[in-house]
Amino acid sequence: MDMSMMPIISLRHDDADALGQQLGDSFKTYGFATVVDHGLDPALVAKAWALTKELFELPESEKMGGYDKALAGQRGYTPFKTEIAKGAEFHDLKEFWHVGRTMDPSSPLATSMLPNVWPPVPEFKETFETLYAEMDKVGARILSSIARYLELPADWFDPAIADGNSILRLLHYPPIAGDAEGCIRAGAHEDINLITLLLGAEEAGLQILRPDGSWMDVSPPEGGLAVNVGDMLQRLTNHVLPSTTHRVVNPSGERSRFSRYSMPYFLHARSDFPIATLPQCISADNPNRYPDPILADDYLKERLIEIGLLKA
Ligand SMILES: O=C(O)CCC(=O)C(=O)O
Ligand SMILES: [Fe+2]
Repeated sequence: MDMSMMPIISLRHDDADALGQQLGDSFKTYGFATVVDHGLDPALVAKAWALTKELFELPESEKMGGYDKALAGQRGYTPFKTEIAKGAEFHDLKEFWHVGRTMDPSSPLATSMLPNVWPPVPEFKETFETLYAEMDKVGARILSSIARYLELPADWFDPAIADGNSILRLLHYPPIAGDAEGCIRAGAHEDINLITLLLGAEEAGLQILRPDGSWMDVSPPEGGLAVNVGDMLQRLTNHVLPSTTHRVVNPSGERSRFSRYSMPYFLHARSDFPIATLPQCISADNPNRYPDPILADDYLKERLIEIGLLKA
């Protein structure tokens, strides 16, 4: 596969191995895949967009009701210009709201995850709990395809992601204002988790870094998903599947007067999952880069400190 044209991959496929091959090839080449026929309910997604807009139109004081430094940005509201890409000089031009898993309090993992906080927007909780569950299912299907591609059993990821510490992020990039000097909507970064499922990337701005240093626009068809490999999957696969650097650039002209909204679902492993290099991904040409396994939760904490969301 050359790096000029990312294929559009339909998840409605009779041949699971062929689908695994298509997705795997795209992830291996780009760290990304554009996916359609993912099965998310269009009415649910439309409702989620409407509520996301309603949320960000609330007065700042009401949004701040969902902001708590103790949550380290993992739940509820994170104000404009808080997050900073690793090594970047300026903060991102975005505000966001994080929805986590609603846990059964009796689960042994309940204390490893923070409780959700909800904004004063009617139907928000039900809508996003449902979308979270749907995203989790689509993500599990994609990971099953990845498992096939890696010659693992198709259900290999199931126990690794059951009750995973995943996050649905509702993102708002406001119109570009006078204080945007030097800043970018989302600075170049890699995602921390296993895979990310992103809705909303049809609005221009998302770009991925090619190995030759050039940036490539990624724009799935209307309603499609941009799916990408995160650092945890890159580490698990010993870089066979790369976690590709990406960013969201500022629009110019007419579009700079518009907001951009997107909804990434960061699919995480269970907190107690040991990220240990897959033997299938170790070879003479590609020796084990990570001889020491790390628990998913410890890895996440290391990374949150780096991006300014958690204090060391
Ligand atoms: O908004 C987008 O298109 C991408 C967002 C993203 O990369 C992220 O939040 O990690
Ligand atoms: Fe990202």
